[in-house]
Amino acid sequence: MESLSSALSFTGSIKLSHGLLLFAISAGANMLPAVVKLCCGISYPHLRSMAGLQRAALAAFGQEIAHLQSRGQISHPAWSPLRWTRHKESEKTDPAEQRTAALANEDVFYLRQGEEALNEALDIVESKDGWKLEMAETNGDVIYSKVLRGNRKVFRLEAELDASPEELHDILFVRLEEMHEWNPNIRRIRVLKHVGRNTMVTHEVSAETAGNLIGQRDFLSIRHSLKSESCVYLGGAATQLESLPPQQEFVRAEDGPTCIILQPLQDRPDRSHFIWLLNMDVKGWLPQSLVNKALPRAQVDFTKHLRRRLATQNPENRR
Ligand SMILES: CC(C)CCC[C@@H](C)[C@H]1CC[C@H]2[C@@H]3CC=C4C[C@@H](O)CC[C@]4(C)[C@H]3CC[C@]12C
Repeated sequence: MESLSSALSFTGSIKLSHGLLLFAISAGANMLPAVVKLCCGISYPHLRSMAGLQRAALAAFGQEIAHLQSRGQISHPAWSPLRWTRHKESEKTDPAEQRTAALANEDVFYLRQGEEALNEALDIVESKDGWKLEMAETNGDVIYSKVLRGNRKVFRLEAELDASPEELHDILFVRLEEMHEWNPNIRRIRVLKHVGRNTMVTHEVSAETAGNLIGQRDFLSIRHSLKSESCVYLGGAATQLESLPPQQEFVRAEDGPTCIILQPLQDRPDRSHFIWLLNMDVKGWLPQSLVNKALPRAQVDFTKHLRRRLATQNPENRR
């Protein structure tokens, strides 16, 4: 980590909105408390007006970064005032040091991407208007759809599952690589990169037969999980990784921004309300009507296989 005393010498200009005052401050290390206060003063009103979940997300994000910092995995993120140093990253002469700095920035990039994916997906899921009932299954599962700007149709499945949010988090996030064992629509899933405990870059390959007429796809995604009080949120979106560009053998599709919300039932905390936003660009040249039929079908299938997986885990809960 950079040492603070050498770190803090910056010249910034602050333009006061009500006047034409433009002045420069030159802050030495002894002015650190004042600088921190200044930054907090700027951000505090935003924090106050934030919704509960956003605040939890911010706190979790902060913790994640602190966790990585304490393990020496990252230096200060680009937006941190503690990073305004006299020495630019590029001026570092030691190549090993340069490499560590680049890695650190990459981790922060993925952390933020995961966060953003979840927030964007939650905004879509929680939006009030435009939802249309797409299908209602006899077991109570429902799928709503909505057309977003750009003519993208997204699907929101709601179901009740026989497992706590914690158990589902374990199956859907922690043991993601085992998904092909219980879901025949998935050929394989690999975690290519972990960033802290709650964010990862994953590569997913669907089975040849998964989308019926759609054909096999691969996905490269950022996956992020967040726990707040009793709920668990899983977010994801398409991302890039230098070491895994689109492959010849697959059409690379894009999943997200997408999310899953796992919420315990009020009277039965061992059961969960499951909300899944499917927001997928399957790519390739396919009639939109075909895609819009295959996607809700894929959601129904997924839920069916997930239920079977849960039933093998708790045979006494089978209904
Ligand atoms: C319609 C055709 C092209 C695709 C069919 C397979 C679909 C349904 C598969 C392919 C990749 C899969 C996703 C892979 C990874 C995750 C992350 C996990 O935390 C929740 C489930 C979720 C989000 C899967 C949902 C189902 C999924 C989207």
